Amino acid sequence: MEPVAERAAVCRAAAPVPPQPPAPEPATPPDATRLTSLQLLRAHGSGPRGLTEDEAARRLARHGENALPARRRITRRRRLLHSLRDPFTTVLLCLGLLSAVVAAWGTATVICSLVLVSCVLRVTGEHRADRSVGLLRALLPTTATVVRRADEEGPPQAREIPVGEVVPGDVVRLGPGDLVPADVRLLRATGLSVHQQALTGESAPVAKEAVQEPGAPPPGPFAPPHLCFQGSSVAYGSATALVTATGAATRFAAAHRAGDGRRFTAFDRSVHGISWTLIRFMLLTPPLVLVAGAALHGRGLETLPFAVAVAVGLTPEMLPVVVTTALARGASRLAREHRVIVTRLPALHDLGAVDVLCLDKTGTLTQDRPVVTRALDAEGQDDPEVLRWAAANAWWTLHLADLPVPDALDEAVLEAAGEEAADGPEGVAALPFDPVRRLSTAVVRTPGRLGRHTLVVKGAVEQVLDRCALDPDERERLLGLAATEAAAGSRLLAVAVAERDSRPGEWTHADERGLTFRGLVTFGDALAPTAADALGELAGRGVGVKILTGDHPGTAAQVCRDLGLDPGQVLTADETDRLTDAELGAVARRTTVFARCGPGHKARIVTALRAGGHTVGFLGDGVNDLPALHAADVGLCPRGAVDAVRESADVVLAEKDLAAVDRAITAGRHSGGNIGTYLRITLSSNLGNVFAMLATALLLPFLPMLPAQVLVQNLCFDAAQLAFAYERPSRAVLRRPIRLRPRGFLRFITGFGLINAAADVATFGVLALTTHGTLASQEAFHAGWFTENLLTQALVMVILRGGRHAAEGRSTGPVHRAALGLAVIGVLLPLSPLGPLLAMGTLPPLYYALLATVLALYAVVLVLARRRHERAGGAV
Ligand SMILES: Nc1ncnc2c1ncn2[C@@H]1O[C@H](COP(=O)(O)OP(=O)(O)OP(=O)(O)O)[C@@H](O)[C@H]1O
Repeated sequence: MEPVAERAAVCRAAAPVPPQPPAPEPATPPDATRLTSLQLLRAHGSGPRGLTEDEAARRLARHGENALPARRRITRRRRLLHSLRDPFTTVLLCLGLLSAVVAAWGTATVICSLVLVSCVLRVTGEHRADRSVGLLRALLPTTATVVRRADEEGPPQAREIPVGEVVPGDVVRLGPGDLVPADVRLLRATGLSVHQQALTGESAPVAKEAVQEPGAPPPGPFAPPHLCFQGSSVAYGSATALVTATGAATRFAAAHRAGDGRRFTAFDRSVHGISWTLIRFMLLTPPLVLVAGAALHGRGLETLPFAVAVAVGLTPEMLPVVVTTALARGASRLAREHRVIVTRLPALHDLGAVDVLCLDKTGTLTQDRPVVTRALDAEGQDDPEVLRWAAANAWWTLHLADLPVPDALDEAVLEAAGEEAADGPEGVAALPFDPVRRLSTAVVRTPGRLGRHTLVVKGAVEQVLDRCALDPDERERLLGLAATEAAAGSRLLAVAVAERDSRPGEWTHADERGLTFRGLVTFGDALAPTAADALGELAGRGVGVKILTGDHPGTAAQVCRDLGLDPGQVLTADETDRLTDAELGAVARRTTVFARCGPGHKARIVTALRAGGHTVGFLGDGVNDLPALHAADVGLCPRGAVDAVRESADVVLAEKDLAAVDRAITAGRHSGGNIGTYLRITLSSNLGNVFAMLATALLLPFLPMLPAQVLVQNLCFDAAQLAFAYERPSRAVLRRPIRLRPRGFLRFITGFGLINAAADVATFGVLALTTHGTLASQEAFHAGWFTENLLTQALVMVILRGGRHAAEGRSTGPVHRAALGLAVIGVLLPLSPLGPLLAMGTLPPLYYALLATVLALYAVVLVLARRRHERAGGAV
């Protein structure tokens, strides 16, 4: 790759451009939409030869760093405001306010403290997690190619610099897959299309062109065809452009604030579903308690603090903290142990939920080091001339279209052609490779024929044949020849030529017709060494793999067979085009290989799979993978992917290695499993307590627990639950995708909540037996119930932690230790000096003996219910 890339750089740097004296920078930004290119260059104190390094340094000091949208930091204040907008926090604050209105100052203070502690823990946790994601992202520097000069007299040199150092007035070069580093005005462009999805929501690439003297701009801030904006990326083509605005001055920064563009992920979907059901419960609880208290015991508003405390008892206040901690720990372990970088924390949870993984073929299943194996003519006979035409196309599309580096197939062609590539006919125009058209075209001077030009077209067989003058039988024969070569697993390029009169105007796609088919170049690409094992591992973990490739169906199917993956019936993109979205969803579910996919097809297939209820991961590295990467629940790419892909990916792997994907999925299940277990255990015991408190509030002539006691108990629960963020889940959890399905989840918490409530009610019986209805006995009752609540909670944590397979893991983990702590507090707090302060009395020894029996029974029922739940296929 090196020599060709270098030659290309030299070729660009040596382009003769008249010197331009720099003008001072303007005080107000010049109008990039209306000024002519020359006026705009002058207004920015720049020229086509770019800025000098000194001037660029001065401008950097003046304008500051050019931070990319995804890398802009969220301030602590913003984060705090965001955490206050969390639905649980809002409900808690409302309950606190309600308590303050009825002058229940104790309850109000405890609620506010709870909110404060959870917000502070959350903000600190998120800030720390974000900082470490930021540090990890810094390992993935994004660069831009700028044209600068060492001094006024020096020649312009194209060089890569970190995107953050780009300044207004810089001249930048753009190629496929590049991020548009700032807001720019195009000075020159060849076949340029950009993805503007982050700016406009439009998923199809938008064509852009250089306009020297623009007229009235079309409506919409991102519509002018001669302007490109930070936040977009190059889909195809190339350009040279002038930077008009950087950092906070870009249109994207003006239109969006950092963090606003977050996707609604699988994780958000499940947590939102559960949260809103709980919130409904919480809002229902206080009026229920009040009405029941009034109807049965003639109580008035004095019951309100208790009612509020019961509602608070339902809240998983530590949810955001447990989520952030579990995810941050998982992400840092992945980075440390496997050099996998998670750039958006919730993506780790989504990774654990992935049940379909879509992959491209090249570089994932194969090594992406294609080597030319043959060049054959239309009869299937070896013909070196075909390779020479392919090399002329590769050489001139690379040089005339300002492409920074050749793609792997072009590189292999140039490698095989050797010196002949540079010594071939002189090029006059080029239309670079476009993954949608799957073609590239170069126009060269016809050797030995003055005034004649030859169009050299190479690309996918079907696309090239469509542009050849052929009768249908001959076309079928040639397709058959290509299919035979592809069936051996070879990648293919078809080559066709046409001679035309030379002419001054531009060459366009419309010229690619009436061609003469010259032959095929075939390539071998060795299988990736870890792919076969990793495919087996993924299948064993319940992840269905789908191959979405732009390649020939025969090539893709053979590669799958070589790796032991049954390709089944291969579906081509043309066939998917004839299906409705619903039909595609059904077909996609049972199809393994999709061939001849363009960027839009890949995205459509991913979307159809998601609409069918799957959580979809997509692994890709090319600019043609970008729309699919956006469409997936989790986008993965290797570190060597083009900048635009790397900037959008949620997970960046050290290598494009399926084994690394498998490890990342395991880490996702680890974190997701802990979050799920936390939610199931916390909510089932909280719900159980609420059921029991409601029932006893109706039965007893006094409150079963005082508000302060409920809140202290809640605090103890919350502290113990933090252990789930640090737990190592059982191996069973890692064997299948982790998904919190709201319906199954609610069934779990209601079922286990009722068992918990039954244990509570049994304890009331014990308490009624051992205490005798006096005020002292009320205090004993409170103490007894407090002890029982904490002990049942500890039991639930241990028994439901990892289900039947927990025994495979360690017997004493953080959850066991936290449960032990909870049990000790449950027994000792009422007996300590804090007991009387919280209005808890002493209990007779008989109570403890009977409580032990209730707890033993509770444990047996829990184990039986857990087994039943597991047999029914539920997660624990
Ligand atoms: N530089 C090129 N010039 C002309 N045609 C090309 C070039 N590169 C690829 N093609 C053609 O386009 C087809 C699709 O290639 P492309 O690289 O877009 O596939 P892809 O989706 O990236 O493949 P994969 O999924 O295997 O990574 C190839 O089969 C080939 O025929």
